[in-house]
Amino acid sequence: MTTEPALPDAGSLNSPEPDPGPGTASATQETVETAHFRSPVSFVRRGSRLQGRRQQAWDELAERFVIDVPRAEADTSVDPDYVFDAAAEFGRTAPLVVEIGSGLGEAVTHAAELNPDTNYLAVEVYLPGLAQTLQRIGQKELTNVRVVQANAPEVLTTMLPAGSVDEVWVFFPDPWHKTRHHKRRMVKDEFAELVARVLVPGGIWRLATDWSDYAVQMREVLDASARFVNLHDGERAGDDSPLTRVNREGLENKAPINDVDTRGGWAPRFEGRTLTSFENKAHQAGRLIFDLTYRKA
Ligand SMILES: C[S@@+](CC[C@H](N)C(=O)[O-])C[C@H]1O[C@@H](n2cnc3c(N)ncnc32)[C@H](O)[C@@H]1O
Repeated sequence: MTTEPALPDAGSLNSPEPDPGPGTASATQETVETAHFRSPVSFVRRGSRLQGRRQQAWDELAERFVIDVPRAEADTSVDPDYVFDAAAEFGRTAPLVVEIGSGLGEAVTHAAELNPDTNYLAVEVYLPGLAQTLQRIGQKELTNVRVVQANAPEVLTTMLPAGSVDEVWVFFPDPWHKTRHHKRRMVKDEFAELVARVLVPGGIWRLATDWSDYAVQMREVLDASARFVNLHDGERAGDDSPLTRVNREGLENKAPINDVDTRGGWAPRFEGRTLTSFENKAHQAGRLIFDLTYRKA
């Protein structure tokens, strides 16, 4: 694609599913694993050049809204000595919501507009997504959003002070479908520890995915963690479970099986999340959305 889309969509994130199925091009993909957080997470090195309105938004708004972090070894890494000072960056003290993998900034800017008394930090490695977020910040004339181009685990390990975040959001993280790539998924035991580190006592972690096996992985990781309590434990089980529906109806290109999800634990759709491009794309493909909401114990 040589021109910028008039309206952002999931496709403009270049590669919404980093490990495409057989027969699709993957030669240009390069995963990045930082020494700082080598095993738990890697991400696809997506395009980083800006054009047109995104470049313009960057030029006009980056100085005010982009957190200029000192780097360690890569351009998405964070110097471990750097600590984010929310009060100084926002010029006020307010509840802080951190969205990890904010993509085009749809969810974070929508929420920021509706909740001017809350501070929002968007964490994303994909530069054009951050530029698009800046565009939205400018269009909506928001003052309560900051963005940072950084590898999320590093942000959670050292950049954010412990106990400083009221909510963490992880919406539609890269699914890494292939079994041998599951280790690259963001939501896993080590990552849960990092989220617990930054949350205030009683802080909330909201997650959503449109892939049932990743949803099950999220539920397993968080239910097994002593740091989190499922706010919807046992809810939406059996016939009411989206997992039961995926199994029975053979969604996600699976063969139908009569496997009932007796455990449940799925949250209602988070009302504070606007319909993002990724969620919309999932609907169009006939996939179901799994929401999970946990409180730090
Ligand atoms: C599938 S997209 C979803 C975007 C957005 N949450 C939404 O719902 O539209 C996943 C996003 O996570 C970002 N991401 C992946 N790994 C990351 C990491 N280690 N640190 C920060 N962002 C990451 C990707 O660049 C991508 O924009």
